[in-house]
Amino acid sequence: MKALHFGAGNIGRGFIGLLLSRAGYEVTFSDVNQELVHALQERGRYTVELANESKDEETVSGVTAIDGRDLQRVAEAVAETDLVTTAVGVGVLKHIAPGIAKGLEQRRQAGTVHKPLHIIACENAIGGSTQLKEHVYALLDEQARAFADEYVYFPNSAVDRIVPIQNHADPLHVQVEPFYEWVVDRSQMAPAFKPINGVVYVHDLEPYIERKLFTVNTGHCVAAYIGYVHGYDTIQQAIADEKVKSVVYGALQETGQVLVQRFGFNPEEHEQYIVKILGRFVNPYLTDEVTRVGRSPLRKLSPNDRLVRPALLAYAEGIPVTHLATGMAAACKFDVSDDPEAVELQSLIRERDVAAALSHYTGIEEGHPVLVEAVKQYHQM
Ligand SMILES: NC(=O)c1ccc[n+]([C@@H]2O[C@H](COP(=O)([O-])OP(=O)(O)OC[C@H]3O[C@@H](n4cnc5c(N)ncnc54)[C@H](O)[C@@H]3O)[C@@H](O)[C@H]2O)c1
Ligand SMILES: O=P(O)(O)OC[C@@H](O)[C@@H](O)[C@H](O)[C@H](O)CO
Repeated sequence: MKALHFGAGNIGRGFIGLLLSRAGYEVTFSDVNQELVHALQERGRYTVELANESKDEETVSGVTAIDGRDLQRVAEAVAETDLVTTAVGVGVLKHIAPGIAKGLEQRRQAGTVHKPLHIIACENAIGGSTQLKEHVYALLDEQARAFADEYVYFPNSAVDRIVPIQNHADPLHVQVEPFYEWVVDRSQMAPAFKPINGVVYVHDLEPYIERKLFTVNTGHCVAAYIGYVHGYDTIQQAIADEKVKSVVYGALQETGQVLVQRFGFNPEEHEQYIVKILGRFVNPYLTDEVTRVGRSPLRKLSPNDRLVRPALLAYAEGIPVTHLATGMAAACKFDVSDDPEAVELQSLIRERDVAAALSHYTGIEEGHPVLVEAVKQYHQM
């Protein structure tokens, strides 16, 4: 069985590639980073280290890579594979769609007995695979769409493993936290699909993706933005400060009430889930920079993402949202010059003002109480 994975970055090598390889797939990475591509081609293996006391290490072998800029080569790989996965960033999905679309056309034209193909986006987003499907379908003609309707599946998924920016002499070596969870929507897959070891299959992904995004990622980004405001470099340093931790915990109480109401989670079990997540953030064997965790603030402030969606859901239910609003305010202080989205946000705040900028990116009207609260918090920071 062959798997083509887009994105040989941190989660690609440290999680998806590792699990697929363990499950017996021959993994080919597609990436635009030539250093990674050449190293994978030359060595065909890399090491994954767990962030624990014994620094347990596992070698992933039998892997290779292709140049993601080579459209023809990418299309060939899509045509030949049994499974496609991605971990490129949700904003990059549109850039990998042309190679996938061309590869699906090649599969159709091959005319032999067609095998189902599953394409799973492993990104931090609601409906990541559905978003990728839309980008791909926009590039297909009617015949190719009919083919894809019959033979190509885009199940949504939720992935959870903290993998920080890597700083090793070996560009392929990757350090990861021990915990992982990969949940895939079984109802969007071919009935005969052979399960991948280590993946959890569910028939309704919504509670899983929302619980993950609105707990792990909401807590993480609040820690990053408030931590940044307090001058900390890493999540570990930020959470060690009780002032930061209490805002993070408060935000998770707000999203927690939303999640418990929406999905009927047991409140005590959800509280345990929150405590476990906070424990993962302070793993002493990891160094996770606030600039990584807060990266792409416009994506994180977008209407369907980890701050705005739970805040509006909470507000609609009469749940207080002070801490989530504080997170949004702190996102507006995230002034990181090598993050293009932070630069854009800061420039709109300067050009107009924070209320106008927040309203523009969150989609929340300026007079809305959630936005008013965020702006008030911003001015108090
Ligand atoms: N790192 C984590 O802790 C973590 C955990 C869960 C989910 N995620 C999600 O996984 C995705 C990737 O995150 P990451 O931390 O691994 O980022 P990363 O930057 O380490 O990896 C992304 C990789 O995609 C590659 N890429 C960019 N454009 C490409 C293209 N057109 N074709 C092929 N490859 C391309 C980049 O060169 C890079 O190697 C994001 O959506 C992120 O939200 C990350
Ligand atoms: O990858 P992002 O930018 O969506 O979010 C940053 C981190 O919160 C994220 O990468 C987490 O480490 C990860 O989602 C844990 O599963």
